[in-house]
Amino acid sequence: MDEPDELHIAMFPWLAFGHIIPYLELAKLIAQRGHKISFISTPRNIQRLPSIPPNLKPRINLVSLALPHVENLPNNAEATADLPFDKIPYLKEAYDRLQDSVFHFLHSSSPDWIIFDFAPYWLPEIATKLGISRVFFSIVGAWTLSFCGSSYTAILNGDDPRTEPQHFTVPPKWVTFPSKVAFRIHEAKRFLDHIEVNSSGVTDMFRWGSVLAGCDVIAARSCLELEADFLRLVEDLHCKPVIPVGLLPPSAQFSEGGEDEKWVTIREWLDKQTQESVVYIAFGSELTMNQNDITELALGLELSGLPFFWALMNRDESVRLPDGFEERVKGRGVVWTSWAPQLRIMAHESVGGFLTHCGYSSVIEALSFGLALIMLPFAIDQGLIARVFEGKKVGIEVPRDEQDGSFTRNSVAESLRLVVVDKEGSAYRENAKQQMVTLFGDETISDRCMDQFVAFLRGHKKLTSDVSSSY
Ligand SMILES: O=c1ccn([C@@H]2O[C@H](COP(=O)(O)OP(=O)(O)O[C@H]3O[C@H](CO)[C@@H](O)[C@H](O)[C@H]3O)[C@@H](O)[C@H]2O)c(=O)[nH]1
Repeated sequence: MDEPDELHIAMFPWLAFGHIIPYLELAKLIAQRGHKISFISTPRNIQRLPSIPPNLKPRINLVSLALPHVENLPNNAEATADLPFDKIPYLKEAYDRLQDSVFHFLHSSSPDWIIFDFAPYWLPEIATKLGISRVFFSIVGAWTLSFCGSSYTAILNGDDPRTEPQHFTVPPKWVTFPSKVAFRIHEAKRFLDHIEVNSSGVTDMFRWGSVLAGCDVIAARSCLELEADFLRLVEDLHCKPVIPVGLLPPSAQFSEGGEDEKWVTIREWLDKQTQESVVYIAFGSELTMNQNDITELALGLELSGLPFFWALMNRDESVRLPDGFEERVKGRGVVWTSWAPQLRIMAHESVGGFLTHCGYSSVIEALSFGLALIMLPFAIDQGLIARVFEGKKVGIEVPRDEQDGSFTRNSVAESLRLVVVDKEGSAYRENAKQQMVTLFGDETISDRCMDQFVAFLRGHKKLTSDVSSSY
């Protein structure tokens, strides 16, 4: 049967830039292959999107749906970065109220496919009603996916992880699959917040479970070179095709505008530092650290003696840097308290290591520049990501107490020095550069993944019962 050349694909990411940015990268790669995208988000997020290359603009239609008002959600808050962590459930409530607008848009525009995120548990049903084929695009790796759906099933079956958090392994204990990827006890305890019903009325686990069950195909931000075994496992666990679409590193050139004042200030400071000497520290767009963590981290940076650039978007006003810290590190370290141009900083030749919370985007970005990692995971999937990349020997985790997750200034300083300057740590630096070549060295992996994904979308359009294994 002949397929028309051009597909129309709607995309609907969760309202977090850690999601919106990889979704937009995926949109660009699909558009580059001649297909039309309707990229759905809210007005303020659409305004804040990284720029789209002029040749792709005609193929990417930005669909702006006004975010319904929800009590307790601050005005103008349209993304997780606009909110403290504890207010995010209100954003989910508002997002769920987009249901009618999304239905009307899909009904009137009749795309061939809808690509959705973990949050809209109600969307698979709408798409089915409208006869639109469904992709769940996971911005996290397959190791996290193999945990999410199955732990949700376990909870439904009455397995209470609160009593046995050490059983939160990946994959769960009843699946025979050799793996060292597991939550630490303190992480499992923290993860349990996601199985509590929040003010949005459902749990995050329910959201993940619903979209995994309600899609025709799972697209994962991943590639066989990174985790072929976990990709196959997810396919087995969910009994549906799993297609790796590549790692989708954003391009620094298009993501962060021109020579703005902010970047010039940062660049001038970086230009004065020695090659590969600076530690870049950033903890993504959502994390709010407590006083103890900030204190130990700051004093650890001070003790390390290394030059550093710390992007500290700590939105809790009551949390302070230690007395006299900024004075003592003046000249050697910068504390930057607003959104930092992360890609440009990472790309600078004076940066020699990255202290990260292990958000998946940040880790992918760092490896695309060959930066070794000092890993300090806090929540959600971050511990799993740290275990996977420690396994690949591109850096180390800062040691934490297994039960309460605390860490010390000394462990921060020692980890930093080992990964960034010590002779014994040179293998981490070399391995990180090697991973850069393996995963990002040429276009082959990304092109292969995208060609296979787009071929799948073309071949299975409106044939939702006919999907079978992708590899
Ligand atoms: O000052 C900043 C801070 C962040 N970023 C960018 O923001 C993104 C942050 O994404 P990520 O590293 O994934 O962190 P989070 O925002 O914390 O992401 C959430 O989503 C991730 C999936 O991408 C999960 O792995 C994390 O656990 C979850 O917290 C990256 O592209 C960064 O380049 C900046 O450009 N400037």
